[in-house]
Amino acid sequence: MPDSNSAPTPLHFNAFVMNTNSHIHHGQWRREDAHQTEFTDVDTWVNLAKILEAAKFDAMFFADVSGHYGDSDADYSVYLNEGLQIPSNDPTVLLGALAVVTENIGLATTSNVFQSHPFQFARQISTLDHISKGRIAWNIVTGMQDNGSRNYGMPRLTEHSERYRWADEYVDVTYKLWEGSWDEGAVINDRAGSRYSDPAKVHKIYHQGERYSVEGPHLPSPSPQRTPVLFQAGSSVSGRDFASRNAEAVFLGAPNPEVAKAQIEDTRARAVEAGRAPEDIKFFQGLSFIIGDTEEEAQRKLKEAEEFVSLDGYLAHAALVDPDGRVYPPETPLKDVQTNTRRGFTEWASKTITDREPLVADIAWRSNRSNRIVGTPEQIADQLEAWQAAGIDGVNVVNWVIPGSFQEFAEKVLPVLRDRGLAQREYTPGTLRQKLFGRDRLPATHPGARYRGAFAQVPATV
Ligand SMILES: Cc1cc2nc3c(=O)[nH]c(=O)nc-3n(C[C@H](O)[C@H](O)[C@H](O)COP(=O)(O)O)c2cc1C
Repeated sequence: MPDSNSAPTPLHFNAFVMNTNSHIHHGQWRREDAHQTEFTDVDTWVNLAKILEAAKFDAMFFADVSGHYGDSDADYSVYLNEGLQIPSNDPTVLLGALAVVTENIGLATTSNVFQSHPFQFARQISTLDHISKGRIAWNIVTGMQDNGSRNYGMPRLTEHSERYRWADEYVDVTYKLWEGSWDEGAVINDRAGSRYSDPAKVHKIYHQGERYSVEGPHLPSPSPQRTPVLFQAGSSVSGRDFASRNAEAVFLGAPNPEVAKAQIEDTRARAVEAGRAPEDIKFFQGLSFIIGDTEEEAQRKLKEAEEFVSLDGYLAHAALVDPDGRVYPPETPLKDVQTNTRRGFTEWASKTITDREPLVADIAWRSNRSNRIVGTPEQIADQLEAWQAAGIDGVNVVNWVIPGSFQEFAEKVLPVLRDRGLAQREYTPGTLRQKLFGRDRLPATHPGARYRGAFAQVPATV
């Protein structure tokens, strides 16, 4: 949190991506310079990782889903036509490849608490943290789609507060495995003494909870960070409460700096109540950029990008589809739409559009325009200063095309930000947590830290 008398604090920058064709800005994949169409080719990601690392981005942040959007029983062809998050490949697997072609950039994956057993997930993350030498982050999500839940044997998406209770137990199991199962110095690698690990320092965790029973010990030895850097993106009261206790970084999709400020202040106040320090959580706002050397050029590029907008894509992503799963025609009056997601849209439209009937198309354009900054690098830097003044610590840069959106941001905006002291010039050596917080491990005030030494009374010889 900068104060007016001190030198500016550099913002952090993550590249927000997904291992799919159409992630956020739907329709742009049809542009000639769009290489997200080649997302199944690992070279697309290797090439992007190298561009981002050369530009000193803090992390590559992969979103993910567990199923398709919309009603599970309805037609889902719109998602296939749009390439909208289906087909999509597993980001966690991809991080293994990216870890070996990079040295500094953080690698964040999204994993839903119902998509894998916490014992297996904790092992995968520890393995990746070893491979990457401590650069892994986990975006903890609880699921958004009925179809995703059905893919894992449930009839529908679990009820909201129950999803967060589930997440509470899930992270608890992983903290026990990452933080408590292996003491420091447990690996001795003593060739002469013929002892690889010290049995007195490796413990079973005997977790018994509502959903999981995990004996342990954790199979991997401690990785450089032990627990990966923890991201979370919920904005509801339960979401903020979960974040205030567990997250080290929160991903915001706030519509403007004022809303971001309120959300940041609320989450930080909750964190303090939970015994943590306000600066233990960093806030990243999602923003996309249209950059021109002049305002005219920026406006021209905006027009070009808008020509490729798929209204169907934005509407399908927002679940503005009829009961059969078909996207409403854009000129449909919003009042004629029947969907359980309509209420929020109607409220927004009645406040924003007062001179005519709000249409379904207005919602698609709202999604396209929200969190979008159009201008010269200097104008963009001015706006980022305003976001920083609202309390954000970093930006998740949302792309239009891969790798062009990131390349342009690196070439045009980052130099201006560096001149203003608002972007880092070099990486801090070490793990991702070291780079972001100046420490390799969770701080003592984090709930995961309470498991350090907690199982010491459980030696291997039981
Ligand atoms: C900016 C942003 C990015 C998100 N990315 C993902 C994602 O990649 N995968 C996912 O399953 N959920 C994602 N979510 C959904 C959240 O994890 C959460 O389920 C959703 O915001 C509803 O939670 P809430 O009711 O606490 O606000 C994202 C949410 C936001 C705001």
